[in-house]
Formats: sequence, C-alpha cells, structure tokens
Amino acid sequence: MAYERKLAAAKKAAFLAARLCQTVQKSLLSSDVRSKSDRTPVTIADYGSQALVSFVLKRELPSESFSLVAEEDSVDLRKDESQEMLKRITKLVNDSLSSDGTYNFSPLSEDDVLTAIDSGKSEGGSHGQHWVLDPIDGTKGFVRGDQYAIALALLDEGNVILGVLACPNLPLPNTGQSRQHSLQNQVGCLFSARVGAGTYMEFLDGSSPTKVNVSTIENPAEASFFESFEAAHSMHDLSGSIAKKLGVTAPPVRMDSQAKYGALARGDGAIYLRFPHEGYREKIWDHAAGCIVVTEAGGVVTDAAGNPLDFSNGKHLDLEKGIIVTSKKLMPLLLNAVQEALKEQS
Ligand SMILES: Nc1ncnc2c1ncn2[C@@H]1O[C@H](COP(=O)(O)O)[C@@H](O)[C@H]1OP(=O)(O)O
Ligand SMILES: [Mg+2]
Ligand SMILES: [Mg+2]
Ligand SMILES: [Mg+2]
Repeated sequence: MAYERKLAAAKKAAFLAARLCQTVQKSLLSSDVRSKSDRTPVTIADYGSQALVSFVLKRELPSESFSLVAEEDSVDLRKDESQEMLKRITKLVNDSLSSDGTYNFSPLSEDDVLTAIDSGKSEGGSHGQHWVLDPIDGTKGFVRGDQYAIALALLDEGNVILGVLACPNLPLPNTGQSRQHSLQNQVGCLFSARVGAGTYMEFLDGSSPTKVNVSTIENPAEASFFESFEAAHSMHDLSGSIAKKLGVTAPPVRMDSQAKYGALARGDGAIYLRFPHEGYREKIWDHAAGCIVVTEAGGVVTDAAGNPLDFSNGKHLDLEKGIIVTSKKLMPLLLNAVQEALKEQS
C-alpha cells in the first residue's frame, strides 16, 4: 500500500535513534553538550541520532532517490577541538547499529558519520519527496532530563504525507493496555501517522500500535493546554490571556518539544499554543511530524490567522504570529480568542 514501506523505514529509524538518545541521556556529560552559533545547545545525541536516521533510511529504502532536510550539520564537528566528540558519536552510532543486529555492515568511520550527518543538507521545497528530520527536538529538555522527541516526516510536493514522533520520556497513558502490562510507571511512546490512515501510538518497549484520537471535549473551559517549557520559546503571558478568554481554569501544561503534539493527539490535553518572540522563524522540522500526528488524529494545526501550515517553502515556515492546535470542534472558539488577545496586545 502507498507509503507503507516508507512509514516502516521511518519507524525503524526513529526507534533506533530513540534508543541511542536514551543511552546518552542516562549518562550525559557536560563535555557532550556544545553551543551552536545561534547559541542553542547541541549534544552528541543530536548528531548521533541524525547520522543513524540517515543511515537507516538509506539502508531500508535503497532504490529510492534520497533527499533529507535535517537540523544539524557537521561544520562544528570538523574542528580540531571536536575530534574527541566525533569519536564518541561514531562509537554511539556503531554500537546502536550492532545492538539492533539486523544490519550487515562494516563499522562506520568518523568520515562516514560526518557524511551521514551532511546528507541532511537538502533545502526541501514544493517538488518531489523530502524527508524532514529533527534528530532531537527539544534539546534543552533533553539536557535537563525532561521531554524531547525524535521527529521524522516525509514531504511529497510540499505536503506532509507521513510522520513519526518518538517521545522517549512521555509517560504511557493510563489505559487498559498499560494497566494490563503493569506499565503505569513506564515511559516512552512512538506516534506514527500516514495521510488518510489515522494516527497510531505504540510503546517504545514494545506493544501493538493502537489508534489514537484528539480530545472530544466540547466546552473549552474544561480544556487543559500545552505550551513550551521554555519562556524564551513562546510567550506565556499571551497564552495565559487566551486561556482566560476561553474560561480555562487548569494551569498550563509546560512541556518541551513536539511531545506536545503527541500528547494532544491522544487526548491528554485539548489545546497547544505556541507564540515565539518577535523575530524567530519556525523551521519545518519542528512541526512536520507533529502536524500530521495531530491532523490524522482528528485535530487541526494552523497559524494564528487560521491558515494551515505551509511546508512547501524550504526550511522555514512563514507564519502569521504563531501556531495553534486543537480539535476541529474547538478551533473556531480558539481562533476567536487568539485574535482578540492579539488585538489587545498590539
Ligand atoms: N528562540 C526560540 N524560540 C522558539 N523556538 C526555539 C527557539 N530556539 C530554539 N527553538 C526550537 O523550538 C523547539 C522547542 O521548543 P519547545 O520545546 O519550547 O516546544 C525546538 O525545535 C528548538 O530547537 P531544538 O530542536 O534545537 O531543540
Ligand atoms: Mg537545536
Ligand atoms: Mg526542534
Ligand atoms: Mg533539534
């Protein structure tokens, strides 16, 4: 069936990358974290995850032309002072591939790892197919020991046609399946979605995928809403005033990364509000996988003017003000509240 093989490849890549990230997060050293030129953090796990996903996609889909738009590049890793870090990354990638056991491969050299990272240099756009990868979304959360996600999606002619979100620290939902497996205290979920085929969630430790849907609540006052953990990433005061207009009484659920899209897709909360500060330009890898995971679960993702997100313009998303996410039922009310609050702010 259309895209099924590609979705299976994407899931395998995200599972392996999630395992690599879990290993690193358990014993993260300060020398494993660097600051990029835009002053955001990057770690050995961001680089390792990107190299691993690129390797797995190429191995699983060998006969296809390959285009990947990904967050990281190898420029800093090629510097003299990064050679120890590059060795650690190469070992991580080789260890992940051999522990999986399904690939017959000769260990990757440091050059192979740099090349794999740099295969993510495509610019995307409105023609052909492009994989879109955030190897660790929410690096600040990852470093803090909190939420993060491995986010992988596929664009076809500028539209997101499949997406996978691995969320290694997202708690399992309190449902029959997790109770039955005595898994209530365990964490780690993977969401996957294919256009027209719904959104499924499985546990990273193994379970069969179950279909998920967004919240069915009809009264916005009963909603709880997600926003960034980091106040530098989204204006908390603005989302507070929108929530107030909707009569929301529950405190905001602050969480790093696209794990928010996954949690909303399974109905944990009903609204996600994201209003970056003036001057910040959103990137496609920060929303492509989350967007299809939510829309295939019955939700809607738009900018603050109600326009759908446009993934066809290269690496950046050009947006009106911010991103809002909720169910089809609540979107008209949310959009009104957002526009009122924005008017009052200006
Ligand atoms: N100044 C910023 N404003 C908004 N988002 C940012 C900013 N700096 C980095 N990000 C990106 O926002 C996303 C996380 O936002 P949040 O966790 O608040 O939802 C990440 O993709 C992060 O990149 P990264 O992938 O490097 O972690
Ligand atoms: Mg980053
Ligand atoms: Mg990101
Ligand atoms: Mg990232």
